Amino acid sequence: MAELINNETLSLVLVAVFLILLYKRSSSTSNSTKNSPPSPPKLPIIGNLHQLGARGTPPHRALQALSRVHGPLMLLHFGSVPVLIVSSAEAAREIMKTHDLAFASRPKSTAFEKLLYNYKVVAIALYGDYWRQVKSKCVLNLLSAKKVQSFRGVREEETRSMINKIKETSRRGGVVNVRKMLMTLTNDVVSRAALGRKYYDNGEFKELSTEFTELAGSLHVGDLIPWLGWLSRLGGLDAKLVSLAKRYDEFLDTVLQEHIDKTSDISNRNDQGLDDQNEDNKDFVDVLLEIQRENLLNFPLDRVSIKGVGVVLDMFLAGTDTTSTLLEWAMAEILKHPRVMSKLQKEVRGVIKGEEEILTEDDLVDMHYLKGVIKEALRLHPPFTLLLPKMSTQDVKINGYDIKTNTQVLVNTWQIGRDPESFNDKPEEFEPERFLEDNSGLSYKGTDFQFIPFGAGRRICPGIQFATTVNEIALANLLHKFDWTLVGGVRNEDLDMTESSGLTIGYCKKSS
Ligand code: HEM
Repeated sequence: MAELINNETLSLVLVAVFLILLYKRSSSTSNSTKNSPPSPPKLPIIGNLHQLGARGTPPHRALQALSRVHGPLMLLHFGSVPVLIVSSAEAAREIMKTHDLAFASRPKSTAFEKLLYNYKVVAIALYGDYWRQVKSKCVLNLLSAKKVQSFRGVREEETRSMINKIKETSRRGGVVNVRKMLMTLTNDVVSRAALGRKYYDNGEFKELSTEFTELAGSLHVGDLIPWLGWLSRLGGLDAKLVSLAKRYDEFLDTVLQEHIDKTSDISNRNDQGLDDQNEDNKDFVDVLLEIQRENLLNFPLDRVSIKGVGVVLDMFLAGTDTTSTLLEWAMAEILKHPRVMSKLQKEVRGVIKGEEEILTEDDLVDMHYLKGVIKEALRLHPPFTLLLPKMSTQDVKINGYDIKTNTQVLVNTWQIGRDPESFNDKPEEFEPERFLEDNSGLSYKGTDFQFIPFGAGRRICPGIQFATTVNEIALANLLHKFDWTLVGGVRNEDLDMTESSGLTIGYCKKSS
């Protein structure tokens, strides 16, 4: 018995000594740079991960609480990875303007590496020649004002189709699930622009996208604590990533092959003088195949890059969830604020249309309140609350603090958009008027650091115009055609606006 106690005691002592040593080691690492930004105390091995959303608090809210204690530039550790948290407009300007080049890269992630063609996708590509060239092609050829304009017919058709489906549900006395309806709209618009036709209704595609979103967001322990990487292999995450990447790639190969066949068919017909493919009918994959044929980059644009840039990126990462999430938030705020609903309806219903007609993009040009509603929704509910993570590629000094190479950076744009210093007229309130009055000069261009829902600097979102056009036409028509109410006896003022709550919103048909 005495021997047993001795052994147990000895084990406990050894574990305690091990933890103390780890703690000392990790504390000393954090102090190894004299002028590091302030840091909350961290735990051995996991660093500050435990402070990132205990009891269901989303990370941007947990980080806001920490920044109130430690300031607008604070250094956390996710496992062993140093992460700089940026929580004010001034600090964001330092990162994305003054030192933009030093922070223009992205951190590596095992899930993205395996699922997104080894960083070939623009949004996660490491800073360098590949990213520079492909992004500039995206900006000039896929998402330019002219190209976005060429998809006007697609936007109007898909909006009409959404409105007709709602009318149909209305006739049957049903309830509309706003989230599903907006997801379908944005998927169909982006799918037609990127791939030339709708794929979302195809069961396989839907299944792949759901699995993709789940796995892309999964935590690969080895990214944060390298010596525990084997846990993801043991838990089967690595195998799931590889299998999904393979199935996804097969699907995209079929899409690509369809385009290659279509192109050779068209060039055969051209040779016979039969027809030509109209510039405006070209989807993203067509344009990328053209760039490949004409060798317009300093390196060969291979099949993998076309699949990555033209398809995966625009479809899932950047274009669909962001746009539908924003529209869903806008609808929720409109429902919560009947004053805003009737003011917006007054504006959009100023344009008289027949029962079967929808508002077109020409009708929206002077709808300033509509634009204010969308900006206000983006201020309070930016779909990427922490932007996309950045990575420093050199040592930098910011506000007297030393930031080391390979530090990740998260910019809390959600918190910055609610700063009373910038939006002193009740920053937590949904007041679209602020964008017509005091804050009327704020644009999406990333030059006003108090309002950066699309990011700023070299990594700014190139899809701003694409997203804005979809947001405007969808919202204008939803409010033009229908009066909306909540189902289940929920009162407007009681609508729960905490993130990640589901929204099933009922409506009643416009009484005209
Ligand atoms: C409301 C809708 C959208 C929002 C709020 C949004 C927001 C953002 C944000 C915050 C970033 C990261 C910026 C940074 O790191 O500083 C980003 C990147 C990006 N977005 Fe968007 N986005 C939207 C829609 C779209 C659409 C429709 C497309 C294309 C069809 C698109 C394409 C991209 C691309 C390619 C990047 C990566 C840029 C890079 O890493 O260089 N986005 N977006």
